[in-house]
Amino acid sequence: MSTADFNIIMDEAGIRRALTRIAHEILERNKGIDNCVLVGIRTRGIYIARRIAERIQLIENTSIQVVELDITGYRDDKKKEEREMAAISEPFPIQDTKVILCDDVLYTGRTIRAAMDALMDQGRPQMIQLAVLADRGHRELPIRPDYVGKNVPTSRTEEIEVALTEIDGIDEVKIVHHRGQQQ
Ligand SMILES: O=P(O)(O)OC[C@H]1O[C@H](OP(=O)(O)OP(=O)(O)O)[C@H](O)[C@@H]1O
Ligand SMILES: O=c1cc[nH]c(=O)[nH]1
Repeated sequence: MSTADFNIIMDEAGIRRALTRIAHEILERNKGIDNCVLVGIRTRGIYIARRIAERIQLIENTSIQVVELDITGYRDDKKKEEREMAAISEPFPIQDTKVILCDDVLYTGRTIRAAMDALMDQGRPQMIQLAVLADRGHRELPIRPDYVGKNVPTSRTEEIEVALTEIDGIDEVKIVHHRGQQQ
């Protein structure tokens, strides 16, 4: 039998501060947001991208396009011939655009790899950057984020659960410890 307990590692204020910092870092790194598009990965990456866009609007008084990307049918655990097209919510001129991928958790890196593959099937972005709310380590691919809300050292038996008000009714990040699991 296995049991689980958890610790809250980011609360509403912690998430707010981290996303505000990331918005500033994006503006600084890119010297503004010319030719930049935020691409939020479904599910919670979409809300991370929207929140970063709101902050950029407040800081810079400029709007940045937010695009939603659903790569559930495109993951590398599916056979190539079974892969579905990744769904992009709206077209954008990918050629010569700086794409800033946004997600809630970065773990093995396979979701991000699928997102990059999906985007590069559509064109050749000038650059792809990556923003995540929590990086829990355990990468299986050579992928590293450019903007990180919080680095969270974890064991494989732990899990990071991100809750966002828009869909979960609360803002918090939890580390869930699964006891009695083999790893
Ligand atoms: O680096 P990886 O090992 O790919 O893991 C990270 C992904 O896992 C979670 O998505 P999940 O597949 O649970 O879907 P969800 O966003 O709809 O919850 C999370 O939102 C990231 O997208
Ligand atoms: O711990 C994890 C791993 C992948 N995706 C999550 O949301 N949490």
